[in-house]
Amino acid sequence: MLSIKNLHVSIEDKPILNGLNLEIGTGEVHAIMGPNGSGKSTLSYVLSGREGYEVTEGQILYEGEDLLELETEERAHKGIFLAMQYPVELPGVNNMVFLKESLNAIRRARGEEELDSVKFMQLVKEKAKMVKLDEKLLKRSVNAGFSGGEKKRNEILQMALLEPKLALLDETDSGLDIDALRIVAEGVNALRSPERSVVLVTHYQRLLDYIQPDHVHVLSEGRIVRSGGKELAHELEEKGYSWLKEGAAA
Ligand SMILES: Nc1ncnc2c1ncn2[C@@H]1O[C@H](COP(=O)(O)OP(=O)(O)OP(=O)(O)O)[C@@H](O)[C@H]1O
Repeated sequence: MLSIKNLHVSIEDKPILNGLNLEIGTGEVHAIMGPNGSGKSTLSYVLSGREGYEVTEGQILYEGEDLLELETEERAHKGIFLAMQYPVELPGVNNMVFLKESLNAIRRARGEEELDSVKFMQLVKEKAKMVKLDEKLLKRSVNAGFSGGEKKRNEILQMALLEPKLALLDETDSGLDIDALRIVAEGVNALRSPERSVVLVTHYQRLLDYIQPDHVHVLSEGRIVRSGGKELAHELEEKGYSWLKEGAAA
C-alpha cells in the first residue's frame, strides 16, 4: 500500500532524509525506532503532507498513486492519518465540533452520508469510552490545557473515529502512564485489520509488548539501516544504537 523509494528530503536546504527505502503492505504494522534527530518525525510529516519539506529525490507510491502529487487534504481523504508527537492546541475550536467536522469531511470524500448530531454524539461517546477519554474533554477547546496523556488519547480518539487506512503514530506512547499506554495500544489494535496499515514511531520497546509489529526498522541519519522483527526492538533496548553504526563500519 505504501512504497517509499530512495527518499531524500531537506528542510531549509538541510538534508534530513538521505535515501530512505520502506515498503509497507496492507494490513501490516511497522515500528520505526531510531536515535533522536534521525528523521522519524520528518518521515511522518512528509507522508502526511506537512508544508516546508522539500523532496529532492525519490518516490512515494500510496495505493499505486504518486503521493507527492496529492495535497495534504487529499491524503487525509484517501485515508492517511497522523497522530502528532506534539498535538497542537486550538483555543476557541470546540473539540466535539472539530471531531464532527473532520469525520464528516472524510465521510463526504468517501461518498458516505454525513452523520447528524445525534448519530455523531452516539459514536463519539462510544469511541471516547473505548479510549477512556473523559467526556468533559469533548466540550473543551481542542487540546487546550489538556495534559500530555489527554492530548495523546484525543489523537487516538480522532483515529478511532476516522478509521484511516494508513495510520502514522508519531511517539504516541511518550509521556503516557502505563494504563494510558495500554489504552492507546488497545485503540491501535482495535483498528488493526487486513485493510489497514499502521506505522508506529517509538523510542520504547514496551509499546511493542501491547502492539505486535510485523516489522521493526531502525532509522539513522535519514535512512533505514536495519530491519527485522520484534526481536530487533529488544536488541535495541539492550544495546542502544551505536552497535549498528559499528556493525555498518565493520
Ligand atoms: N523546521 C526545521 N528546521 C530545521 N531543522 C529541522 C526542522 N525540523 C526538523 N529539523 C531537523 O531535522 C532532523 C530530524 O528531525 P526529526 O524531528 O525528524 O527527528 P526524530 O527522529 O523524529 O527525532 P526525535 O526522536 O528526537 O523526535 C533534526 O536534526 C532536526 O533538528
